[in-house]
Amino acid sequence: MTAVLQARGLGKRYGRRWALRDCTIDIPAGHVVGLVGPNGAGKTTLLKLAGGQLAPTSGSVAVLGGPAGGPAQLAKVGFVAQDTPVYAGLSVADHLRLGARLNRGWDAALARNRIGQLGLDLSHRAGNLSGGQRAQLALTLGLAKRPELLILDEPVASLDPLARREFLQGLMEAVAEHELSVVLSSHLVADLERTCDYLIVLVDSRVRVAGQIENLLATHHRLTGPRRDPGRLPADQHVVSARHTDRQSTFVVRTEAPIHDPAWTVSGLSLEDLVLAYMEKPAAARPLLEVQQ
Ligand SMILES: Nc1ncnc2c1ncn2[C@@H]1O[C@H](COP(=O)(O)OP(=O)(O)OP(=O)(O)O)[C@@H](O)[C@H]1O
Repeated sequence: MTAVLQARGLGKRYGRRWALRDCTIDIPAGHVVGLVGPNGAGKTTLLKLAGGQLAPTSGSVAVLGGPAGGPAQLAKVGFVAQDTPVYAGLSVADHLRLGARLNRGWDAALARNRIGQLGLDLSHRAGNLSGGQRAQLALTLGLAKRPELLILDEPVASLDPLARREFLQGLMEAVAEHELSVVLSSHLVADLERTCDYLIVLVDSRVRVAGQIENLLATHHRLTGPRRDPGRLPADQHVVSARHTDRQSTFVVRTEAPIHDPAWTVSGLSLEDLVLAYMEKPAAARPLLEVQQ
């Protein structure tokens, strides 16, 4: 199956600073991918590289089987930028007309129906809409393009919890209805938990982990027990994070194998635990693991 997003040694540098480096990922079609990481981690940079709005400094990025930013790719990729920008002086109807003019595959019925379901007045100026309504308008424009891949950069960051939920529900309905892959970035793991089935964690401009959430949760465990040096863990237990008190150690490890050591209390992780473990400073005794699935 063609990867919706394939990066090979992808990097982007601004001046001397790398915003993204050594990014190698393969995301199969049909997923809703959550891209998570702290401020400045490189999320927007990765999304803009995928959307063809930035050129790589190193490596390559392909979307839907062709180089990102090529004419065929631009026609098949929808991009909803950070803060879901719309034109404040234009009406909702103007936005739909603009969308129709700019996109060959424009689905006018989808756009009209969605605006109707949202209860938006076509004559309203976008500048007078609430944050949630503006986000919904931007999502409608993205969906009516009928993209194969929809990229959303922190689409719900500025919305209240109800508007956030409605936005993500609308997105999930669209995913269920149309054959659509989605990559969205967010700081809020709870939003990703409800929406995504694939996760990428970016920290300090590097991909720390990427994979299907179900597999990631099945292969990551928290071990708690008497204090132990991480170097004394079996080689197949890759240490993601380690914390110690005088007497006790707590590790988050990734392993495919069962854990039999009776010294450990073994528990599973929530998605938030997993993300936070990868955001901590890497455990010193082992090289950092990058999971690609
Ligand atoms: N046009 C630019 N010129 C110089 N530096 C930039 C530019 N765009 C981004 N950067 C830097 O690159 C790094 C990654 O930025 P990016 O916006 O990709 O991070 P992010 O994870 O999306 O952050 P946030 O969550 O705050 O939106 C940051 O250090 C940022 O300051």
